[in-house]
Amino acid sequence: MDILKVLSRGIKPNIKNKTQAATATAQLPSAGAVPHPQLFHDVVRDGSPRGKKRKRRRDAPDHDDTTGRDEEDDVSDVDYFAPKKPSSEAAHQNAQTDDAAPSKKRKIKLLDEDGCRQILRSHRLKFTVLSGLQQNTNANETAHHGEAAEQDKKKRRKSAETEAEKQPKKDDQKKQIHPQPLTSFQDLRHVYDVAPQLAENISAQGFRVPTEVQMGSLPLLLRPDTALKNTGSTLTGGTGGGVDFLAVAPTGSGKTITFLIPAIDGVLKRRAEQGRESDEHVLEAVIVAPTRELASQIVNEGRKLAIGTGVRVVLMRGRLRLAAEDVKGSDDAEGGEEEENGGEESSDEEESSDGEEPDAEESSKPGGFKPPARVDILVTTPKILLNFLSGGKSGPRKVLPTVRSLVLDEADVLLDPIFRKQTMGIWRACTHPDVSLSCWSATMASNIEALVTQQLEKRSKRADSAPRRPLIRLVVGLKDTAVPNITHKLIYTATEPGKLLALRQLLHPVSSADSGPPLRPPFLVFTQTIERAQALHDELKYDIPLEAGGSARIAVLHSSLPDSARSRIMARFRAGEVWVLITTDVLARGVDFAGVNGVVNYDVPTSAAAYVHRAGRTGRAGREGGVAVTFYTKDDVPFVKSVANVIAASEKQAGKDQGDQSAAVQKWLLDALPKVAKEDKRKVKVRGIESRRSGGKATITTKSSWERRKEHNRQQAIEASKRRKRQQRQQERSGGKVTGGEAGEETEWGGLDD
Ligand SMILES: Nc1ncnc2c1ncn2[C@@H]1O[C@H](COP(=O)(O)OP(=O)(O)OP(=O)(O)O)[C@@H](O)[C@H]1O
Repeated sequence: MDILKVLSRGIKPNIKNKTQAATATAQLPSAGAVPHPQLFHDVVRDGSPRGKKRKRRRDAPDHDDTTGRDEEDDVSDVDYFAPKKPSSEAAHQNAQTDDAAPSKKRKIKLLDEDGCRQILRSHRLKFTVLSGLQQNTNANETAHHGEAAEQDKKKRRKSAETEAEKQPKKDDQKKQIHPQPLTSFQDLRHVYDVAPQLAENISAQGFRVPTEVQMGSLPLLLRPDTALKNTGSTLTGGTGGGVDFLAVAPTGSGKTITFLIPAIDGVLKRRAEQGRESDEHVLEAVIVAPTRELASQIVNEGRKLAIGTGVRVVLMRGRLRLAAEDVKGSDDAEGGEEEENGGEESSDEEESSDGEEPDAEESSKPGGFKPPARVDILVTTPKILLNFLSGGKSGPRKVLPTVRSLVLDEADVLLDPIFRKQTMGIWRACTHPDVSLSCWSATMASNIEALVTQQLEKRSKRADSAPRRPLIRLVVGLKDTAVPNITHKLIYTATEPGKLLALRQLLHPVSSADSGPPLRPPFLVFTQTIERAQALHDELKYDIPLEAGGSARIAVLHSSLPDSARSRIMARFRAGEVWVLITTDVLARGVDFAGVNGVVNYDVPTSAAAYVHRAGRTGRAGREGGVAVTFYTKDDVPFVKSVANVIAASEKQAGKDQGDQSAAVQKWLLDALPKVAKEDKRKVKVRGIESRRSGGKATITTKSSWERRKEHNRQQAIEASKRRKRQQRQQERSGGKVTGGEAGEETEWGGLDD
């Protein structure tokens, strides 16, 4: 009945050093799992709707989606199961192919619209123009019909709004486009003019086949004119200047390199156009992420892609000085886009700049002058950059006029009230008239899309703004569903102690044989609050036997820890030295641990989106075998339906019926769970389950409530006795006169005067 057996399975005793720990990791089941970059590959018949989805047979070549391509570009024969390890061999091979080619650019025939449509459908990629296309039509009409048309337009707008409410689907269909998909990474160089070194760096990472989000986004972001060439779309503001972009794609589907490649490529292209040397650095892209862990990870990924290009990808730090421009005047002069709900600053996901050590180049030089840091691409959490931009206590407010591209990773949380004020502040500071925006997440509520559209409209109304770019949304798969390639489990325990017991039982190999696939380390355990994470850690840490590494095998990470401790724990977890990492939602988003076998929602996630992101820490890059276990108690029953819905949708997407015995959420359960009122949803999202906040049931323990009550009474009695003794001593010291302590206030205050 203990965690030890599972945690010591297959592990040599007395692992003392890193080398041994690394060996241990290599033996973990996750180490052998291979990525399946493409999650979807349905067969699509020409002209017919996609209809019933069928998983593509891996052994059967699928010619449907290669219409018009060279044979060597046919992705259907590519080895999808190639390991992700940096592959110098792959890079070498590509380099050889490229060198052997007589001319650097091969003549590539672009797909016609039908060909694009088929591939996009087969991979469940759906593009919708959210703004741009529609506005273009209206603008032309106004010009042609003058004042009369203006009145007509008002009428039409009104009826269009009513129409849109009635038939949202039909309207959605109208605005769909089918740009060129990226079927091979080689096309990056040959069709989309990506710099050879960048193309080589992608190849060197062992990425062989683009994931769906890469397939859909990269052409549009790199060369929108080429991507839209055969679609017949004419978009407002032209497409040469680029598009604003919203991408909603499953967790672990490779969104990070999808926004990094265009950012690096943009720097290289502009550097070449302006004839700048590679050691001349201009801040051209800002990538915002909600947590320090995610920001550091993006920097690491960016640096790998930028090797040998001279592009500097830098993490924002407390004392980093950027090449910014000072602004005179108040915020209101900036256009007053402040969000009503903005300004809530406390969040477990939030970052602080405290404790940051500056890089050598960030420190003040003797003599007081501090040159701006050499940065091309800045990766930051919102608050730390906003602190710099607001100029501190006395300095002037600053803007970043050279930034051409703003990327919001986990955009839905960055534009949520928790971070909205900070994110909007950064967006406003990117004052270049042609700055592009791209937003990325696995979940994107429609209010976030509406907010982005509205803000873009406001910006375009400013006198100095360039013609408005189109805003295009890409959705991969079903919107807002968890990874379909993992196993979901929803487990009910009536009480808190029962939950702890269930966690231990789940980890035990014998009981887990009855209840489905065992949960094997390494895994993440999510709790609702920092206190609960800490308490669970205290409860579990001595469960691991010394021979298996003892308490060092289990760690806790949350936002109250200093940055240095957080980095250390992350490094140990990545190295396989820590097997069980207890955490809060601070690690729920974006963080990529390729080998995580499981996720335990010890406390139920507070929203459907939170479930998607937490569960998505396993099964990265389409790896199979991941398990997400969610416990719920009596207190959670009123709120668990949203999570159950996501699980049901994920299972459906994976082809599992709700009537299946093996389904985590069966129909009867879905019907039985109470519907959550909108207001309750909002409350739970912000505050979590009330009874789990500090005090009361915040304590995690296996003791029964009777035992806990007895313990509590005993503690109270001890406290009371100590208090009495203290008072007695004080009385003795002052010769019977009460002067201070608990009673002091009474004598000095003297009661009410009125
Ligand atoms: N084309 C590819 N082939 C194989 N693996 C890939 C490919 N592209 C990215 N990966 C790998 O997939 C993993 C997940 O990528 P990434 O962290 O970018 O996912 P994500 O979509 O940002 O997820 P999340 O929504 O959780 O933030 C990473 O380990 C990355 O190296």
